[in-house]
Amino acid sequence: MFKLISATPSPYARKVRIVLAEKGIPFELITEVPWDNTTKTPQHNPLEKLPVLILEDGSSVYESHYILEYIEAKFLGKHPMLSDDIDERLFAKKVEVVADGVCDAFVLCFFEKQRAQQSEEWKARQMRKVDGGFRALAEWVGERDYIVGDKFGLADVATGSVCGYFDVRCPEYPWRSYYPNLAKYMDKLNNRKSFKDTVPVPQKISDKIV
Ligand SMILES: N[C@@H](CCC(=O)N[C@@H](CS(=O)(=O)O)C(=O)NCC(=O)O)C(=O)O
Repeated sequence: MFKLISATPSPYARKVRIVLAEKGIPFELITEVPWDNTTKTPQHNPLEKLPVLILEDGSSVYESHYILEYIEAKFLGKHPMLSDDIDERLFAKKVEVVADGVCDAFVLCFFEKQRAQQSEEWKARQMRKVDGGFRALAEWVGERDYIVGDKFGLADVATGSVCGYFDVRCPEYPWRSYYPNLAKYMDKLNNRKSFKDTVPVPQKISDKIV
């Protein structure tokens, strides 16, 4: 059986958890705090990051967008997350780039706020990326139920993960009031079992990180 190293707040790991659930692929969830020295990620990923998908032979797949590409390739036909149309497939991956990028920018800003001497310029730069990313996602969602091909897929997994992440990790960021269409879209996604079963939860980091 696959094992997935995950963390309770991780929007990247949540994408993988959602897709494995949607495809009905069983796996053992290993929940960690990747920032603490207790983490097992270095044993499976030279970049020491989660999510990590550990295969039955003990080898590992890491970087969430690559894990999803791996799963899609190996479990072809099992509730595909990508369209048969090449342009729709490529667009879905572009949406994932922006959704992941919003998370990346937020994480950089989050740790900057842990520093004694914080750079206002650096924080402003990262929040511009968050603002721009949410704007793009809201435009792509429009008034649709699903972003690509009117069918639940990768773009919805990625967009839903970043929106759910901000709901929990940055509830003060007003994306829902900025983009009521995105809020409506997210409320519908939240009714899916794969979303209900993977709602992010904050974690306590024990080690000194910055
Ligand atoms: N681009 C990576 C990002 C993964 C990532 O940053 N994971 C964090 C945890 S979380 O932000 O997803 O909760 C991590 O392992 N950080 C530890 C480290 O960077 O040393 C992906 O998509 O998988």
